[in-house]
Amino acid sequence: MDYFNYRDGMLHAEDVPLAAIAERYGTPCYVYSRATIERHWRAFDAAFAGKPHLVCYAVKANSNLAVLNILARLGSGFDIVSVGELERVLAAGGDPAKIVFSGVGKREDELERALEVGIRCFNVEVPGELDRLNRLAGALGVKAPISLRVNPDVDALTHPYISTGLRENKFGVDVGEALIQYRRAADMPHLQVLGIDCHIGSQLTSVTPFLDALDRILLLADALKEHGIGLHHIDLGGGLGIRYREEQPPEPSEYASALLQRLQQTNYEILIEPGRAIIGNAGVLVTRVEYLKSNQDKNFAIVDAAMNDLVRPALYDAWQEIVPVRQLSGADVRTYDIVGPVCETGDFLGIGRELALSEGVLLTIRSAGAYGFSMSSNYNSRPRPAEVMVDGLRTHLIRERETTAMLFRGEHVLD
Ligand SMILES: Cc1ncc(COP(=O)(O)O)c(C=O)c1O
Ligand SMILES: N[C@@H](CCCC[NH3+])C(=O)O
Repeated sequence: MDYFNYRDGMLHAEDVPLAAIAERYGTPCYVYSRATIERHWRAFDAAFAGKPHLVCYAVKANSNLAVLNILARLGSGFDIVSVGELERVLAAGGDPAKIVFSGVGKREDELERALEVGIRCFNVEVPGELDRLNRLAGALGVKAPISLRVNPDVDALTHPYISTGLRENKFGVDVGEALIQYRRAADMPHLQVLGIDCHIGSQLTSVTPFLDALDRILLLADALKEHGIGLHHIDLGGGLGIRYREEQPPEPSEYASALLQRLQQTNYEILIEPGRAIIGNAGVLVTRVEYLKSNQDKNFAIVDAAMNDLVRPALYDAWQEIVPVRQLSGADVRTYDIVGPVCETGDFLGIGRELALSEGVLLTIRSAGAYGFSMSSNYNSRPRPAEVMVDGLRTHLIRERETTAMLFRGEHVLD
């Protein structure tokens, strides 16, 4: 459930009409709802109540400081994948002791910084990362807390580009090799084995793959126990999907109760790393129709947002709902391709949408809070859009629209 609804024919974010936001901040523009973010985070937190747990928001989904700060104030943990995300979480007031660090290729400087600030756990994905961490922790005179991210070889039944838990994927340590690596880790003087981790993919719409992965992990945890390696936590990663169109993903409560049933006889603390399920439907992208044009086969609506602002349709052929900011009754409905100004045929936001449009009207692309701004780029030297947070009746500019001058900051021509 989100807080983007029509009132008197006008789409609102909480209590603010999107047309007013477009007027004030220009388009394209990302708009988020604080109440929706809080509601979604709390749904996960409540779903695991009764068991020690930590909801570690996956920062890659949306790393705006205001978003991170809202979550930090709720007591959230964070799943990061780079030193850039680490610095963002710290700048937003996140607690380093609630940060887990995933990622398949962590550099030395990234590991060092995370050791320096004292994060909760490194989710180690490569055997060589154990040796690197042990050496760096020894040099700093600390112990590095670790989990191994295990690749359980489970099919997440999602888009192949965002499926991560199959043997053929680059992520994690093969489940068959994990025991050997855990024994190596347990023998290293500057590592502390804390837990086990897995993340099998994103936009999962069924609990079955999560349960299959958990079963494999629990078997491994038992085998580790037999070898004298006790674990404190199990990190089940993120990946719970959202409704973009007709998907019917489980609610956090259903997802949690299915997992908790399997965990009844255990005392592990449970960590989860949801990204999309918290922020995906808490954000929209508002764009304006610049031109309409038609030929014998097609009607095009050329809007001021493009694939550089929201790449998911181009990259995954993802479908996101596109609706008018002002509902018009009795207008001329046609089938449009909603396209951006970028010089790529793949620069579309929606294909074959039934809409009543005229030049200058505002459209909203829904479910754009996750992997929207965070995957945006300056392709075609386009300044990235503003981001706005709505909180009840108030709006806050949480990131300014880039200016063209910002586009070449830091560049130098030859003498
Ligand atoms: C390690 C890790 N954790 C968590 C997530 C968050 O995934 P989602 O946004 O699907 O919840 C991802 C991305 O899929 C990830 O790679
Ligand atoms: N960027 C992807 C999800 C990738 C998840 C990151 N591990 C999307 O928009 O659906």
